[in-house]
Amino acid sequence: MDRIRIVGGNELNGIIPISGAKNAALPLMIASLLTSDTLTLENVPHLADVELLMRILGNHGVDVAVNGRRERQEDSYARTIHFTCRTIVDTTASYELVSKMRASFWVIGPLLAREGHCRVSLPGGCAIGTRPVDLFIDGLTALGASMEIDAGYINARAPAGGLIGARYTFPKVSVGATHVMMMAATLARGTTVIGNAAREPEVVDLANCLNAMGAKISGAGTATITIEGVTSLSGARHRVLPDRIETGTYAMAVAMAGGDVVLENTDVALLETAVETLRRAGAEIFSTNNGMRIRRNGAGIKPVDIVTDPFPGFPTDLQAQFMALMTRSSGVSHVTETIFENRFMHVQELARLGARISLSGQTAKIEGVERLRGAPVMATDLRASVSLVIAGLAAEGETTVSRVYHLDRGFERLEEKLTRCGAIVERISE
Ligand SMILES: CC(=O)N[C@H]1[C@@H](OP(=O)(O)OP(=O)(O)OC[C@H]2O[C@@H](n3ccc(=O)[nH]c3=O)[C@H](O)[C@@H]2O)O[C@H](CO)[C@@H](O)[C@@H]1O
Ligand SMILES: C=C(OP(=O)(O)O)C(=O)O
Repeated sequence: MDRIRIVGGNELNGIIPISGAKNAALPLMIASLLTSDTLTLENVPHLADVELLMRILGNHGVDVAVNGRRERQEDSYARTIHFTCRTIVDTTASYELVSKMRASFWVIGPLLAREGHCRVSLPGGCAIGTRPVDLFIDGLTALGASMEIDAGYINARAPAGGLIGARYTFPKVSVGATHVMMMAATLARGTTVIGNAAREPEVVDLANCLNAMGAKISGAGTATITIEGVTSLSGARHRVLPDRIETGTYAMAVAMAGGDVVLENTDVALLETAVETLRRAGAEIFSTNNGMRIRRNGAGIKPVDIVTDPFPGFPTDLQAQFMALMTRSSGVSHVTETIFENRFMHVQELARLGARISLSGQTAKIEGVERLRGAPVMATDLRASVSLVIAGLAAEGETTVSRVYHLDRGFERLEEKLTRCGAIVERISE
């Protein structure tokens, strides 16, 4: 199993190209199930989750063709991929596959809308919380579907003439359930109005792509999304938006290690709350033509309290990274996680490096320390794993992060991107 070895102490200086967003690419790929034409996605990141979803979609009948040509070879492996689902050959999404990646459960929306029925395994357990699917069930039920749980699977069936547009307000904000409702409603009869919808940029990206495919969606990016159903969707060409979580992660790495880095192919507007928080912590951040520049020279890291929240709040997917940064702050900070009930697995690993963190319910209290010392640590989930890399960059000596497969789900060529900016980070394959 691969490990990442980091020798801390170097500043980061240079340019880091930001990849396409994993959390946009996944629902966009799933949208290809809604049409028999080709959906072409540009700027698709090369990640374990993307590769797995390609296999899963292949089982449903999606033909996947990857362009051999790389865009801007030196900087990015962004790929252009064509997805064509002439016919859906299997409406079952098996436990073996869905349990490996939660987002693959989202095929339930397009399969139900296009075929009128499907059988989809309940998603697997995940280290960050229980992550139920009640909102998906209630939302699709509101569109007229019957949803039955049977032997670990959901059997979903649309009414005879297909799904029917409806008004439905989510009792809680869910990114995944918003994606699924939006996709399902594109092919429903009549108009659907989703209340308390997720406002994440990835929801807007999916809506833009669906509209390019002929859907009639308005309001994405606000809490109320309106979808007028159409009888069919066509193909389209769409560029996956930049990964705001990867952007924020490298910004935090620079804030932690010091230095001056330009993050290319991204947009400050995608992560304003996180940028504002980093500024309060002492980082200087400027918007550039095609991304942002971040630097921290000399001055220390100031303690800042954060509370995670749905967009536009501070993203839960940057919580672990921010906590890593706060371990070196000049005072006491608090990190409150409101989205997932078990997203503090990195705390005990950060403690191995000398961090002083205590937990009380959903709040972590971090007492900044003068120095961290390298140690062997274990990645427990995707964002927790990169928080350990960030801590390792500022720790004295050597840190090795095991279970790197978590990291490979969501960070494209992390070692290379950091090494090119002066860090000592290498993958050890055994
Ligand atoms: C692939 C992808 O895009 N993943 C992101 C997506 O996950 P995901 O879409 O799974 O997260 P949700 O927004 O659905 O989850 C938010 C909260 O709602 C709860 N919930 C969700 C559905 C449901 O039916 N019932 C229910 O109670 C969840 O347990 C969680 O407490 O948004 C999360 C919140 O920004 C991010 O951390 C994930 O990186
Ligand atoms: C939690 C995440 O992903 P997923 O929803 O696929 O588990 C994440 O991207 O941080």
